[in-house]
Amino acid sequence: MQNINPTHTNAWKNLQTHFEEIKNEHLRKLFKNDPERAKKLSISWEDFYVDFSKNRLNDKTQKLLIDLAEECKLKEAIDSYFSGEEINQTEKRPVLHTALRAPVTSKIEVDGENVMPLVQEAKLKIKNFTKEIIEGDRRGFTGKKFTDVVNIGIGGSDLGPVMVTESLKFYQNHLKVHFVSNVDGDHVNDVIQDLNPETTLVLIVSKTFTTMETLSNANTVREWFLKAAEEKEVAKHFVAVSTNLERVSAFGVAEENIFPMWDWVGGRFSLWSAVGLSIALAVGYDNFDRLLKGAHKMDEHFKTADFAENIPVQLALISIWYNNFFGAETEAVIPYSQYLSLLPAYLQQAIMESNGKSVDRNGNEVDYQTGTIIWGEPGTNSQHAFFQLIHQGTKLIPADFIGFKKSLFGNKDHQDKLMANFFAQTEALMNGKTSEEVENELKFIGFKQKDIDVLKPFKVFSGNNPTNTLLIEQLTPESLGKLIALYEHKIFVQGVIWNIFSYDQWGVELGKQLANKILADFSNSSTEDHDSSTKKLLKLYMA
Ligand SMILES: O=P(O)(O)OC[C@H]1O[C@H](O)[C@H](O)[C@@H](O)[C@@H]1O
Repeated sequence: MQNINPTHTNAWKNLQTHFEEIKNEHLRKLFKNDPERAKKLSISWEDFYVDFSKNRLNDKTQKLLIDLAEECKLKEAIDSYFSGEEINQTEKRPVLHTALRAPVTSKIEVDGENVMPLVQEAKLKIKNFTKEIIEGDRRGFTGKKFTDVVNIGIGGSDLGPVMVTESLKFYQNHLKVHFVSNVDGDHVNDVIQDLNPETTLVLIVSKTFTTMETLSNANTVREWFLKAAEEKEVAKHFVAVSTNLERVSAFGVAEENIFPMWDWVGGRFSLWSAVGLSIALAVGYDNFDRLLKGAHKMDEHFKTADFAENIPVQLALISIWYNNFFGAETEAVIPYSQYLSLLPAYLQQAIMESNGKSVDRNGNEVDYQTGTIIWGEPGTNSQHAFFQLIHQGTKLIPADFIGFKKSLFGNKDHQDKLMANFFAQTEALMNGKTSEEVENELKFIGFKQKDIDVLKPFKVFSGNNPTNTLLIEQLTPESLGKLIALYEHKIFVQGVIWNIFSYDQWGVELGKQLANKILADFSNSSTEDHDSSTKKLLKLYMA
């Protein structure tokens, strides 16, 4: 893997100079000066139309950003990523979630062994298992068909599955799928209170099978189950997805109920593996497979398209442009689909856990910005919540708008209203409203000049707020697969350019260690070895 400080490249220096030329340019002017702009700065690919023309950049910016990618050896890095090189160097692992959606005939090697037969075997197991559960051939301990599935997992073992299950709710069968993640006992109890152990299937999903939250929740659900059933029935109702077979067996999950996971799949990229069992149960294996096929298409696009025509590359570079040159700290993701309401939360882990790093590949502190802060909510709801700040606040917040041409239920009236808002917002964010326009508008509705002068500054919108528009044909398993893979590759590109390791997550450890220490303190009623603030808080809690 490459190890190039991006700020030492010629492209970076050229971008700095160029930034000074363009930073005050208004998007209105950029559009006025170039009638071809939208055509030049957009990509049509399959059922996706990605318009990045409403960004504060021009042809030169685009060229320089591509120079940056080239100087940082992005092409070579993409080859290493897909070929199974050990690019997760701090954990000594390749990063091969793309193998999970590759065609059967592919050959992808880890330590000289082709992993595709393993992937195929796992897929077949998911396929058969989900079919048996959905069709009622495999039943609970009293012979009743399963009606409910509880997925117990956290982080990557929860966010991907819950987001996709919610996103594909339209395609859902009769099984009701629930997700328990938080160690907060109110979460698990809230879920199980309405469930019948006779008809509930429990999936324990944990790559490591050491995660405190997941093990606590799994034990609580097991205890709940054992109030109704004998120990031997656990085998019929509990399945696990993990790399840690010993620990899973010790928990009492029957061997045939263990679904594999591999070290070369990072938790936050694992929904394509058996970690996505809840998805396959909710929407059926065929739809799960369509999701994977969509992601594979995006993989191929990413691998083969020129950088200028490459959606993940372009979105990654534009985000770097704002993050590292304009000093933007956050990015919003606004899906105009209620089904995608969990996409921003999912992307928070995927993006922030991957690129929230401040040490480069040499182990040195970086002196430039890396991972952006991701947030968002679906439109139109978000328009009535935080859009005020995007339109008129003091911060620059680039945003991705994701919308679909066709709704799933086919209600044209609602869809037109939704999409009218979708298009209106990106246009309004870009154009803003000038003082002159405000004045004319107020005059037109009969305001007196005196009142206009007072009100005018508050009604001006400076505009020039950048957005990407992702207009997709319809929300289907394939298009969702493409969309998720797009963001996965955007993460990869940014990690390469920022010269950081995107596939470890050491930063999560410290809090975990301290929580374990404090748990021990609770048992000993001790508050030693803590600062005065924490001491007082612990005392108050224990009192
Ligand atoms: O799947 P598990 O091993 O239970 O891990 C669950 C999660 O826990 C950790 O804290 C990591 O930060 C996440 O990347 C991971 O997805």
